[in-house]
Amino acid sequence: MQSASPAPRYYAVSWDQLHRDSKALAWRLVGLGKLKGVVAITRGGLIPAAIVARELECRLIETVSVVTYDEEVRGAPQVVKPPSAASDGEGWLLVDDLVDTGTTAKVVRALLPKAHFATVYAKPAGRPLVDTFVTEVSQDTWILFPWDTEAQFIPPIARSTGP
Ligand SMILES: O=P(O)(O)OC[C@H]1O[C@H](OP(=O)(O)OP(=O)(O)O)[C@H](O)[C@@H]1O
Ligand code: HPA
Ligand SMILES: [Mg+2]
Repeated sequence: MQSASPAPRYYAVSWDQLHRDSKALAWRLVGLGKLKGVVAITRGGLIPAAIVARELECRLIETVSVVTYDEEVRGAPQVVKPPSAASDGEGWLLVDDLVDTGTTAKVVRALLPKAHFATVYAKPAGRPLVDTFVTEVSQDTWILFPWDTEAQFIPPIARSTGP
C-alpha cells in the first residue's frame, strides 16, 4: 500500500562536509579576481561566507537579512537589514548556504543586481537565480545543516521489530 504523502528525504551535512563544500565553492570563485567584499545572507550564509572569504583572502564582509517566515508561516519577504556597504553589488560576492524556492534570492538580487551570487547547495526551482553553486539536490529533499541538528541515540533495529 502506498502512503498518501512520501516520507521526506533528508540530506544531512556535517561540519566537515560543509567546510569541504564551501572550499569547493571558493575554488569555483577564485577566477572572479579581487573582490570589493563578500555579502553574507544571514543567517545560513554566514559560515559559508566566512570560509569562502578566508580562501579568497577577502576581509570585508557585509550582511543582508531577509525574513520570509513568521512563526513557521511563509509570509511576504522582509529585508530587516539591508547590505548598505555594497551599493549595487558591483565587485561584490553574495553568499548563501542554499537556494530552494528562490524567494530569498529574488529579493537579494533585486537589492544587489550586479553582485555575483554563489550558494553551496541548490534546488532546481532556485538554481537559475544562482551564478555559481557546488551541489544540486532534488526539490523534495530537505538539507539538514550541522547548526540545526545534533547527534542522538538510535535504538538497535532488533528492538523495533518485536518478537
Ligand atoms: O530559496 P528560499 O526558499 O528562499 O530558501 C532558501 C533560504 O532559506 C534559508 O534561510 P531562512 O529564511 O530559513 O533563514 P536563516 O538563514 O536565518 O535560517 C536558507 O538559508 C536560504 O537563505
Ligand atoms: O532544505 C533546506 N534546509 C534548511 N533550510 C532551508 N530553508 C529552505 N530550504 C531549506
Ligand atoms: Mg537563509
